[in-house]
Amino acid sequence: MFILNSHQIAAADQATINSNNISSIDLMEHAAKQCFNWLHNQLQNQNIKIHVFCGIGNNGGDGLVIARYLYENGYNITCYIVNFSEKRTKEFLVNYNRLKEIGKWPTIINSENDFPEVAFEDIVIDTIFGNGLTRSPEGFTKELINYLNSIKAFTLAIDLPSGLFTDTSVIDKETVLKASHVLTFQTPKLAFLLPENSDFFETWEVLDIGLDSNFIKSLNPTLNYTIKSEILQLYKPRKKWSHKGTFGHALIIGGSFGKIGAVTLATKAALKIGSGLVSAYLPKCGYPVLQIAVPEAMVEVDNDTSLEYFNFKTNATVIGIGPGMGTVEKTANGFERFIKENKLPLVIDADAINLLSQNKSLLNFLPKNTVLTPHPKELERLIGTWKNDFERLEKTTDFSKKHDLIMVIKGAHTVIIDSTSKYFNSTGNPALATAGSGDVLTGIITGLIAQGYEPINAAIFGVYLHGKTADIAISETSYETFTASSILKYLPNALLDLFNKDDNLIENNKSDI
Ligand SMILES: NC(=O)C1=CN([C@@H]2O[C@H](COP(=O)(O)OP(=O)(O)OC[C@H]3O[C@@H](n4cnc5c(N)ncnc54)[C@H](OP(=O)(O)O)[C@@H]3O)[C@@H](O)[C@H]2O)[C@@H](O)CC1
Ligand SMILES: [K+]
Repeated sequence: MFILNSHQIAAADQATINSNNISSIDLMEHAAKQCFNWLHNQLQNQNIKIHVFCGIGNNGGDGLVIARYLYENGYNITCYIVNFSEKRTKEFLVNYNRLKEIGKWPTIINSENDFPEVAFEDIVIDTIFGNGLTRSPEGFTKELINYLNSIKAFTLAIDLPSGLFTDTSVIDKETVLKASHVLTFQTPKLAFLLPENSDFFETWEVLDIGLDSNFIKSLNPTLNYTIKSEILQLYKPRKKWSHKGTFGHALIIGGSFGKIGAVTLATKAALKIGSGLVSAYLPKCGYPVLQIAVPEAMVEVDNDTSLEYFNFKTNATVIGIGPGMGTVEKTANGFERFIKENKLPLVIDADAINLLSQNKSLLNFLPKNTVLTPHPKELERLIGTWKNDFERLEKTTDFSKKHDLIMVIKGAHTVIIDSTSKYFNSTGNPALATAGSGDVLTGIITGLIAQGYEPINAAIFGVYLHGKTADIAISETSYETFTASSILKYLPNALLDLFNKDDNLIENNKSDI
């Protein structure tokens, strides 16, 4: 699913109005009605005090429509206009009049003296600013945002939490109205996917308001939020006459004394995701451990307690390197020789990334489309610091372009970046923040490339499945007791889930205008 920036959204609104012969008033009516339906469905006519705060743009227009439906359905509501400017939009004015026509005059807020009493038990609907925010809110609008934040009532933000920019960093954290839930229109917003904004909302969901999908496609958006239906298209079904050779040979290189578990987990994962053959190359001290833990794998060994020679004989399709490898000098030297000679596709993780950071000239020897899977600290060592999460994305894209690499930036919404696009993952939860989780991911991606998945698809698919294991498991385990081995345990469920038609909220909110 595409993620559009604020200009693209405005263009898509306009294109839909032009091509679908729908007026902007009707488009707003339709979008805001969906928000009302959502709320009505939750509240079922309960007598809870609702405060709708409207700005003077089209986000405020949405608020006026929602307020009208709430009045008409007998809810206990008050509607306010946050009068920060005289520049009302046409759609705002039309809906302002429609509210007056039913005898409901909104209360105008011109200063702090006009702030209403709001209680913790009440509901706040935030339609002050949406996609048209151009600068940080100031003056009494900022004060109102702070006042409402201090109450901590359930706050439903429409399109965006007011004060949150769609595509740029928030400068003053005191100017964002914190949302309990966001109903956002048509596409997820980049701002929702970045950790720096995590304080500004708890949950969000997308309402499909029927913007022109052909037009959106024609914009060639470079940002994506990958959902199940797209992942399913990446899946490669197995043919009846295939044999284990058809599914490649993954070689996992890593391990050092005390960190044999990392390479073991990665090896297991490559096998479990379906690589036809799997070999591991590790220090001698890990030999019995690996053979016992993964009898299906073949094993070759290096020096006693850490890797040094990198002289394996395995004829692999792809190599996953780094888990538990350590960065001692003899390993660093052997790694340098290996990288300079290697021609096979690579997945590089953990200490192997740290060794690249120490010796950046090696980046020039990596095969095109090598996959790197850094966590934020490893990324920083590689590309330097960043001012905010938006800049981090741009710097990573530049790095990816410069070296022809695929970057998998691990986090709450892991993002896969190549020279042209960014793919944000939609699965996973904090259960995955556990030792060995990254090693398993490395094994999964390596195992998928072994089976013939393009490296970019292997990264997108692998990250999705990895996250999905935790989403499925969490109803049976807890965040705390979920371990890296649980990822392997639930991998079959994650794969099978692709074929279940279930309740993906994002996909189910289809509209029919
Ligand atoms: N048909 C459609 O298009 C549909 C649109 N929809 C809805 O429209 C929303 C976008 O509407 P919008 O473009 O009117 O922007 P919105 O966020 O309401 O307000 C911007 C106003 O605030 C002003 N302003 C900005 N920053 C400011 C600041 N810090 N302090 C003070 N003023 C500031 C800015 O003017 P400026 O001063 O920047 O020139 C402008 O006057 C979108 O989020 C969705 O909810 C849906 O109904 C679906 C159909
Ligand atoms: K809003």
